[in-house]
Amino acid sequence: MNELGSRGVGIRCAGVVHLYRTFEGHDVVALQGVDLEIKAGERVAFLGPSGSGKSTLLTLLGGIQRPSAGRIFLGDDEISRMSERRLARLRSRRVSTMLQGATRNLLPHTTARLNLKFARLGMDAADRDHAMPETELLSRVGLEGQADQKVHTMSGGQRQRLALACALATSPQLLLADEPTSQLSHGDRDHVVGLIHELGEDLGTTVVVVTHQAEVATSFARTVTMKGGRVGSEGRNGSEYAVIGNEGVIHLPAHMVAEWSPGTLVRIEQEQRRIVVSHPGDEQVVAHPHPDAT
Ligand SMILES: Nc1ncnc2c1ncn2[C@@H]1O[C@H](COP(=O)(O)OP(=O)(O)OP(=O)(O)O)[C@@H](O)[C@H]1O
Repeated sequence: MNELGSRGVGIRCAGVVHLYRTFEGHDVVALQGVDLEIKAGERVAFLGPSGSGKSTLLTLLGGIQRPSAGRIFLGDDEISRMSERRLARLRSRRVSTMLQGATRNLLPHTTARLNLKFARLGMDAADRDHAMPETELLSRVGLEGQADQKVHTMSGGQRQRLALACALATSPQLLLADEPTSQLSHGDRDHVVGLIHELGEDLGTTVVVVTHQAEVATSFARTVTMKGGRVGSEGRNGSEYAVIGNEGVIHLPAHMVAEWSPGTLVRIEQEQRRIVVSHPGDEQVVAHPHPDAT
């Protein structure tokens, strides 16, 4: 636990599947077997093309929806099997989700300070006493002068910084943010991303951010790229790695898929701590060192 009394929580997804039933009665498969582990206190960016399942996975981690199949654990608690009552407690105390668009997370016709008070309504009095004071929280996000300003009169960057303060007001174990910088200027984007890292580090919170922006993704030491409802690849400190899934399936990186059409024969060999994928036709050899290899 860190000095402010908060502690991140580890996440484990095993075979997570999610279907949506459309009005016409068809099933849309949004997630088709997500296996993923995130360590307590880790900060991760989810990337991937539109429709690959990023937002769906975020809502499942936040206990907003329950998966159709598979298991999701936050620490030792299996949230995929929690009662609605326990999920509601989880959402008001342990996990904060910033939905896409700052105003969806705020009460626009009230002040910044009242928004913070509202965010803390679900907390026990004892927890509230231990949480960061409102004035300090506002100052940490650069809004010390806006405490009594109404949200609808604030700029986009100010609103998003307030939304972040509200999300962290409960000292959550897990912060989930869907495209938190998508409608901001470059300056505001960098400010918000910097605050997510700084406050996440100070509070010890586990952080998952969905983003389409390369500038945001590169600020995260770990990226998870979704592809067709699964984890397609992972990035560690700027290097991209394929992920071996259940039953040994490997999704090849996009640039190789583009070069090698379906049906191409490849040879896969293990060479010390490297997996070598070679194409016998043109002697092309691509090697991926194991992320943990020194
Ligand atoms: N409420 C819904 N009803 C039906 N289908 C849905 C619903 N929400 C999402 N989907 C479908 O589920 C799939 C995954 O959607 P999701 O929004 O999770 O992807 P995403 O990677 O976050 O996309 P984007 O980057 O565009 O936000 C898509 O095919 C989408 O059309």
